[in-house]
Amino acid sequence: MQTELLIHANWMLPVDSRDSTLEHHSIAVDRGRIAAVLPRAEAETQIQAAQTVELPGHVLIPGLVNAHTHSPMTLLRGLADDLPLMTWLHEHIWPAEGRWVDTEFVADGTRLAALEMLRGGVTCFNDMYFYPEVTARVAAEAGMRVLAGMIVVDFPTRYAETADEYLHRGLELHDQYREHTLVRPAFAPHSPYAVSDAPLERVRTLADELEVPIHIHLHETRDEIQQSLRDHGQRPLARLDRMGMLGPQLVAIHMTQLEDAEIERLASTGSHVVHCPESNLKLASGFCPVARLLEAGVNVALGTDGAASNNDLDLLAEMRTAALLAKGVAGSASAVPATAALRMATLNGARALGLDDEIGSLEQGKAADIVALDLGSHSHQPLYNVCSQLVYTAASHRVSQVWVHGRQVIRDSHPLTLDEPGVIAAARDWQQRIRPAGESG
Ligand SMILES: CSC[C@H]1O[C@@H](n2cnc3c(O)ncnc32)[C@H](O)[C@@H]1O
Ligand SMILES: [Zn+2]
Repeated sequence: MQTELLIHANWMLPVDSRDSTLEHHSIAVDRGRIAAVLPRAEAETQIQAAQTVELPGHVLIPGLVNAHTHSPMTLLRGLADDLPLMTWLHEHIWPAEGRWVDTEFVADGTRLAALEMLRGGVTCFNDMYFYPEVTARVAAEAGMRVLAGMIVVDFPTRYAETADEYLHRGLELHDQYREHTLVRPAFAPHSPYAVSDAPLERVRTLADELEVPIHIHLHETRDEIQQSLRDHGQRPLARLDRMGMLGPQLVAIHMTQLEDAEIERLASTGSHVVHCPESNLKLASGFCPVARLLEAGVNVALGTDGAASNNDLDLLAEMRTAALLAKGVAGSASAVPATAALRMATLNGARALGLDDEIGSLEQGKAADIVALDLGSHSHQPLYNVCSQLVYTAASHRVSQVWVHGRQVIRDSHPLTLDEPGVIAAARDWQQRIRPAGESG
């Protein structure tokens, strides 16, 4: 077989049905797709490749899927820390966004986010922010896969005035990207507390028609539940259920407040949950009952949330936090083992975003979104269990090579599609504008 690329590595975690760890295997890549996964000895006799990459001491994993973020918010990283959600949003973040967010902010912030995510092995992200057409363009230029959120909120911003205008702009984005390899549109109404019934119902109808996911913050805090009971006489999930929004298209972000019947309802409708443990911890929002959700059969993916509440976009670190936190929350050391955490950060993310036929595992026919991490250093010795090393020990600076749809975007830990010094300079420039040096927070 002739292929464009052949990658040899010591280990591979393909995220298959058996949670296998493959030793001395190779991946053949052709026209953006995985042409074969096979033992190295067979690859050497069967594959003629235009390019061969040798990765001794490395593990290959599927590209990580950040299933919830606000990529341009990298430019607000550290602007307001150690606050609860509503104080953080109302007194700091929304005023800053009102003043600074424009197309240039979104372009520079998305570039900074793409750099951080690619360097950390994230190849696909699900985004919710103003000017999603800019995020889509910049992500595609960086060679990243993105679900660009067609956002809706009740309040006017520079981006759009009314719910109709938000939807109109979103639908233009949908038309622009309907055939793109790397960009997919998704609806992204902010939350049940920031979007009223009529636009939510419109989103539900359009999402059915266009067959795209609905990505929404949901049950993030106890206050959100109390406010919904006061304003609507229902918990937010029940309100969405009344509007027919539960189902395989629903991607519910956070879900820290859940009753048993709600877990059952999420499972029976095939709704997805995205767990953002570090953001939930930092804002003291609550604990998502991940082990109970998984046990009930709910698909649970992982997200970082934005860099203003996390304060990074490091999905490897998020995997570790998710695995550790789940044990504390469930009171069981066997809750969310390393294999489950890796699955949440890859295949479960792909499934939540409707991309599991395309990405999320290293299998023949899927897109070649592949990440290599170097496990040769002192901190990875001795190496009894590769998945354990990846989840409990590895840090993002161990990511050495990244391919997205067969295109190499990180080589020997250096970005190939982004001008790193330029991206950093732009971020420093924004800092000077937003809070000049010498001014305190
Ligand atoms: C409509 S664009 C997205 C909007 O969401 C805000 N945001 C960022 N993180 C969170 C969070 O954890 N909960 C609720 N809202 C969040 C962001 O600042 C944008 O305004
Ligand atoms: Zn969020």
